[in-house]
Amino acid sequence: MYVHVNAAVSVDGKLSTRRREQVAISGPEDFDRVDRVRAAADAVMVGVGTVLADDPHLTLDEDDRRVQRLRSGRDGFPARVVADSRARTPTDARILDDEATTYVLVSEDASADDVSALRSAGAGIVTAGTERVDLAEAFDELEAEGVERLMVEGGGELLFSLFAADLVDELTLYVGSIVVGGRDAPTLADGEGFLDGFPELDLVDVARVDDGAVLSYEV
Ligand SMILES: NC(=O)c1ccc[n+]([C@@H]2O[C@H](COP(=O)([O-])OP(=O)(O)OC[C@H]3O[C@@H](n4cnc5c(N)ncnc54)[C@H](O)[C@@H]3O)[C@@H](O)[C@H]2O)c1
Ligand SMILES: Nc1nc(=O)c(N)c(NC[C@H](O)[C@H](O)[C@H](O)COP(=O)(O)O)[nH]1
Repeated sequence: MYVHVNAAVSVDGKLSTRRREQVAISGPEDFDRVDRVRAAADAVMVGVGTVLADDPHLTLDEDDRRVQRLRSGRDGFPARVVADSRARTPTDARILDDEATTYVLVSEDASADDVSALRSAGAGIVTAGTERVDLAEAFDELEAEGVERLMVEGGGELLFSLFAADLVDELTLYVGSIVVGGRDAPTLADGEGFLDGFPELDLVDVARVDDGAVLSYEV
């Protein structure tokens, strides 16, 4: 499976504020670029922290892109994926509406009642890992469901785990020209952090977009 991470950070590397409330770091041109990246993917993924903070929909804004996908024999919208070790996704979350297929990745520690509520709300459940989702194992299952190209939007806990497990192939990072600050504000890669063996990326492109820059990396 090919994994493309896309995120937007402030100049100081923050994904949002210390209250973990969504901040529009991207401008209109960058959000349109994000819509294009979504349209090229078989599925779009976030961590449950992002579901709880932002209640994202993860569909496509531009109808032409949906129509184009349908014309080429694909679903109109990419599938949606949530990494959710303990099945905390609210059953009324927007990602569980019936506009696209949704997979919730849970661990064996998730309560059977919560998992069954998610299943009743229409989610496809993938169980992988004991205490937290084993991402490599879960991705193999998604691949078996036809997800060959996965876009991941964040947040910082999930992205750190993906880098730590060496599962990222490409990163596009919009750096917006604002300072958010805050030692507790989420950054691109949170989790435990690396002490050595830092992932090294190849910078392949830099482009000025809105009031910021898009940095494109191969990993
Ligand atoms: N600016 C952006 O591009 C952008 C993108 C996405 C999210 N955000 C922001 O990020 C914040 C949320 O990020 P976050 O870091 O709190 O949460 P997150 O979205 O990274 O979700 C973390 C959760 O994912 C689950 N998970 C399952 N398996 C995991 C694994 N193997 N490793 C790590 N987590 C795993 C866990 O339950 C964990 O609590 C919000 O404030 C949101 O607005 C910003
Ligand atoms: N590219 C990008 N720029 C930003 O400035 C920002 N705040 C996000 N945040 C990503 C996060 O996952 C959001 O929740 C979804 O981008 C919302 O997606 P919807 O419009 O609901 O489909 N992403």
